[in-house]
Amino acid sequence: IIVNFIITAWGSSGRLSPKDRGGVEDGPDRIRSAGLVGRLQAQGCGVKDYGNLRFDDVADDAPAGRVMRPRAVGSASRTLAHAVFTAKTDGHTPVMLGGDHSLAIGSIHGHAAAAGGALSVVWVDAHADINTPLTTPTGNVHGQAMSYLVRELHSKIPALPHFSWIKPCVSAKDIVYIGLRDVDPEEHYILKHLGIKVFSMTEVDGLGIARVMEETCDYLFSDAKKPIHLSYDIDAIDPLLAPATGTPVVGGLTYREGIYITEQICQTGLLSAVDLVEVNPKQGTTEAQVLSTVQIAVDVLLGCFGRRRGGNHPAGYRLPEP
Ligand SMILES: CC(C)[C@H](N)C(=O)N[C@H]1CN[C@H](C(=O)O)[C@@H]1CCC[B-](O)(O)O
Ligand SMILES: [Mn+2]
Ligand SMILES: [Mn+2]
Ligand SMILES: [Mn+2]
Repeated sequence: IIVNFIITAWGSSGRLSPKDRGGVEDGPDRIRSAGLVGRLQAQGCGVKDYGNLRFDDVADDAPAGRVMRPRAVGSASRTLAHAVFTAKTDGHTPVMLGGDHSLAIGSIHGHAAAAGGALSVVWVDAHADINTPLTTPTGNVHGQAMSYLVRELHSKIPALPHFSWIKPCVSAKDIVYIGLRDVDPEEHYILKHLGIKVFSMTEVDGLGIARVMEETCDYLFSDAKKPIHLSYDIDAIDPLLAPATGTPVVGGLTYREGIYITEQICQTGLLSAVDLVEVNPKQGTTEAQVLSTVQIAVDVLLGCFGRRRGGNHPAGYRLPEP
C-alpha cells in the first residue's frame, strides 16, 4: 500500500497583487470535499491528511526589486520544505495541494533534501515558471519558482529577504516540461540556454502524448533512475475543462492527455512527490466550472496513485465461490 501524505499549502504568496490574491487558498479544501482521501483509500492507498499549513502574512513586506512579498513567500516556503522533508523521511509520498505554484519552491527543496540524491522533475504546466527575480514581468513568485531551484541559474538570482536558506537542488538535465504554451521571452532564452527538455503543446500535437511520455521517460532515466517530483499545474489542462484557475491559456491538454501523463508516471514506480496547484475556486464563474476543475484535479491525483482507466482490482481479490 502506498502510504500517501497530504499536505495542503496555502501559497497566498505566489499571487501578490490584491486583485489576484484570494481564492487559491480555497483549493485544498475544495479538493478534499470532492472526496480525494476516500477515493485514494478506495483504490488501496493508505492516506494521512496532515491538514492545512497556514501562513501568517508578514508585516511591512516591501517588494525586493520586482519580487513582491518576498518575506511571506520565503518563510512560507521554508515551513513547507520542512514539512515535506519530514513526510518524505517518514516514508510517505507527499501530495501538496495548492495554493499557487510558488509552493513548488518549498516542496521540491524539502523533497530533494530528504531524497539525498538527484531528483527528476516533471513540470506539467501551460507556463515554465522559470523567470528570475530580475526577469519576472509581474513579480509574482508563482512564475519564478523553478529559477530558485535550478543549479545552473544560481548566479542569476539576487539575494532576497527570507530566501537565503534556499539551495538550488535540481539540475537542468533532470527537468522535463510538458504542456507549455505561454512562455515569456526571457524564460524561452533560459530553457534554450540551459538545454532543458521541453514538450510544449506543439510537441504534444506533433508527437502525440504517448510518444511524449515515452521520450520523457527515456530522457529522464537515460543515465540513472531518479525519484520523480511531479509538479502539476491544473492550468496545463485546457481551460474549457479546468477554468477555475488564475492564469488560463487556450489550447491545453485534453482530459485524456492530462490523465495519460499520470498513468505513465505512476507506471514508472518512481513517483516520489506530487504538487497539484492553482485550483482557484474564485476564478470559476459558475459552480459547475469549479466542480469541473476540482474533479479533474482529483482524477489527476488518482491516476498518480494507481487508478487506470482500464480498471483496477484489489491485490488478493478472488471471485466468490458458489
Ligand atoms: C501575466 C499574464 C498576463 C500572463 N497571461 C501569464 O499568466 N503569464 C505567466 C507566464 N509568466 C508570468 C509570470 O512570470 O508572472 C505568468 C506566470 C504563471 C504562473 B503559473 O504558476 O500559473 O504557471
Ligand atoms: Mn499561478
Ligand atoms: Mn505553474
Ligand atoms: Mn501555469
